[in-house]
Amino acid sequence: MSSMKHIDNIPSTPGKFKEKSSYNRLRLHFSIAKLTFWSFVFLGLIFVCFFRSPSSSPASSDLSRRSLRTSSYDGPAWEKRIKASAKIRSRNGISVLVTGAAGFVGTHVSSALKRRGDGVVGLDNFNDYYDPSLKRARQTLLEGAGVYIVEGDINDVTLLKKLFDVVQFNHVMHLAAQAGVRYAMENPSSYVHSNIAGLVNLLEFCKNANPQPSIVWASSSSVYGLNTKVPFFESDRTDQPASLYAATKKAGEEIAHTYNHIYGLSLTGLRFFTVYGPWGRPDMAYFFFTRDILKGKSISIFEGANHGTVARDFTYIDDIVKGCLGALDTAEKSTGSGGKKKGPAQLRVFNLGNTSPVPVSDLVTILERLLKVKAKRALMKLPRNGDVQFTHANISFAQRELGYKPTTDLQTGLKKFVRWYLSYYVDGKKSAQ
Ligand SMILES: O=C(O)[C@H]1O[C@H](OP(=O)(O)OP(=O)(O)OC[C@H]2O[C@@H](n3ccc(=O)[nH]c3=O)[C@H](O)[C@@H]2O)[C@H](O)[C@@H](O)[C@H]1O
Repeated sequence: MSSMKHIDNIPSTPGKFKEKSSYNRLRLHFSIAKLTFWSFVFLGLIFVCFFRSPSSSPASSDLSRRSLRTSSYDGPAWEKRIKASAKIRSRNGISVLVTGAAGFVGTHVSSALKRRGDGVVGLDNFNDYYDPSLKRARQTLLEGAGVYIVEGDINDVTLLKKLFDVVQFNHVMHLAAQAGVRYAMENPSSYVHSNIAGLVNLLEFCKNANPQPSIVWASSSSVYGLNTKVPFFESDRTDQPASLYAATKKAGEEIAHTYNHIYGLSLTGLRFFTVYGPWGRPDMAYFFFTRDILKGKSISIFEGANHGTVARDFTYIDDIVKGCLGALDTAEKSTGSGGKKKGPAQLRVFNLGNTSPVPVSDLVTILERLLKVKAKRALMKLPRNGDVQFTHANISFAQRELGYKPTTDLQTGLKKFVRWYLSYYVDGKKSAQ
């Protein structure tokens, strides 16, 4: 009650202070002193938040937790490792910067490029969206193959500059992204940070490079969103995304158009369809179904309205890798330099799917057979958090232009995945989180 009175006594406009008594003047001085004090406190807080630790706002504190913001660049030893990793060993080899190299697709693409004699340098921020120890294990695998992964973020322009100062990459395979359709509701800013800001930062850097590299990057089947007409053709509408993840990938395609149009960057987007396989992502259904079936935990299998089938055009990692390499090999040079366009440049987008959708319940049946364990199935209505009911790629364009021809069916691919899973987690005694 008394504090209410106090609030009521404060004049509503500053002008009214002038007509008040000396007591009020004293109060005014006191208020100004207080105001000055709190302003300093406030400014101090702003300084701490924005200048010393840019990630301490609630939205981005999660980002800083999830990514290692210290870059590993430093000195001649660092440069030597990069140069060794970037060394081209075949006659027509290319030099490629692979972003997201410690990720699932990034690891496989990097090792395939290295195997055929290309120069490869990886870049990854090793965030903890999923178990970072799996990313470290992939890093060890790549190190054994002669691929060095620089630890840093695609938003770090100083790091990009240092990398391009050491190696004149003629290609960038941009796979660093915030993946996962359902997680987008939990941590939307991470999608903006990686898939929008990160992409723009990378393209800004590439457009200014001299020579500009050609860029191949990961889009997603999710851009087809709520489309019901199947199979999906590249020319189908992509303006009804069902998740923020899909929306950021769709935005990426539009951003790619802009950088191609204004700066002459050669850009190829690849719409991956639910990629699976050894060294895969633990946040994906086939992966955590395997873990939970082995643990005897029940798994939720989504179904559409009226018990409608939910299906995916699951695509095996080796097929995806061939598509990625085909895209790099057919990528034309960018036409600009130093931020100036000199002529039209290549702009492409391809579906990389398997052309053979499989119901999620069939995926579980295959896993049961391979694991020799019966799953505890719980049927659940498809949640409204980004999942779409059906995906199915038409791949004739990729077939014609990239020579892309998937050869692994789900049964064969899952067999390879399960063999890897058992050796990594069970024989290797790693804990599956
Ligand atoms: O193609 C893509 O561009 C995307 O592929 C992947 O997304 P999705 O196709 O949704 O894969 P994933 O989550 O493994 O669910 C597989 C199926 O299991 C169903 N599903 C899922 C979870 C569950 O508990 N139960 C279930 O039935 C679910 O409804 C779905 O039908 C990548 O994660 C994404 O990053 C992006 O790359």
